[in-house]
Amino acid sequence: MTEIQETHVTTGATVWLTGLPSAGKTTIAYELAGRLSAEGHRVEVLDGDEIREFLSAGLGFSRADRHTHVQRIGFLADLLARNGVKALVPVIAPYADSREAVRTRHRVNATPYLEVHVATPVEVCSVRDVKGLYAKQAAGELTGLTGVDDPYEEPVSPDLRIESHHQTVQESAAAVYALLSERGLI
Ligand SMILES: Nc1ncnc2c1ncn2[C@@H]1O[C@H](COP(=O)(O)OS(=O)(=O)O)[C@@H](OP(=O)(O)O)[C@H]1O
Ligand SMILES: Nc1ncnc2c1ncn2[C@@H]1O[C@H](COP(=O)(O)OP(=O)(O)O)[C@@H](O)[C@H]1O
Repeated sequence: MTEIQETHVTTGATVWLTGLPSAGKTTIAYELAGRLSAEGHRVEVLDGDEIREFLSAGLGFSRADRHTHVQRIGFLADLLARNGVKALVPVIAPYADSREAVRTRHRVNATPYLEVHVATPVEVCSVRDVKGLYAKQAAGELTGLTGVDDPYEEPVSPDLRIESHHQTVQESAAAVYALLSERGLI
């Protein structure tokens, strides 16, 4: 008699965390990743900074380069998510059409996709200024900073909006966790 071995296929999903520099995207992604992997889920964080070192090396912050960068990450996230990984993507993705193209890629492949807007106001982000970019822009050492002198097109209907300025990191990560749970993805 042939034995059929049961394989457990976990549900993958892409969770795209969009928002301004210093909004809290990366912090929330790693907090959530820790919780999910402790529970045995397969998780990858696709950080914009890291992707820019290799896969998007040579790309800058023009509209065209940001679009290319976001599409590459969207391709990679979809690939991972289709194979059972929770792909957490803390990437600014400032343009609505770029984000929509990523959503469409996922829809076509029937890959679960959640858009989370980390909606920290620019006034709060510029005080946090984790990487000193807001100070550099104010000092005239940098131009084209998202949300200051470069566009950020706010998501109109994200799956979740997070007000990180009114929450702890744990509360923000728990809100994304709850969304995954509501959608039957964990
Ligand atoms: N001009 C300008 N505008 C916005 N952000 C800038 C810029 N120059 C450098 N950085 C830093 O680059 C980090 C990665 O950006 P992303 O790849 O997420 O951006 S994008 O989607 O291509 O717009 C981004 O990381 P986060 O701060 O984590 O958002 C910024 O710190
Ligand atoms: N509820 C929250 N969620 C995420 N980050 C928060 C929150 N409250 C305060 N912070 C702080 O805001 C900063 C966000 O930085 P970071 O995650 O690097 O932002 P981004 O990746 O969006 O540029 C961190 O210093 C983090 O500790």
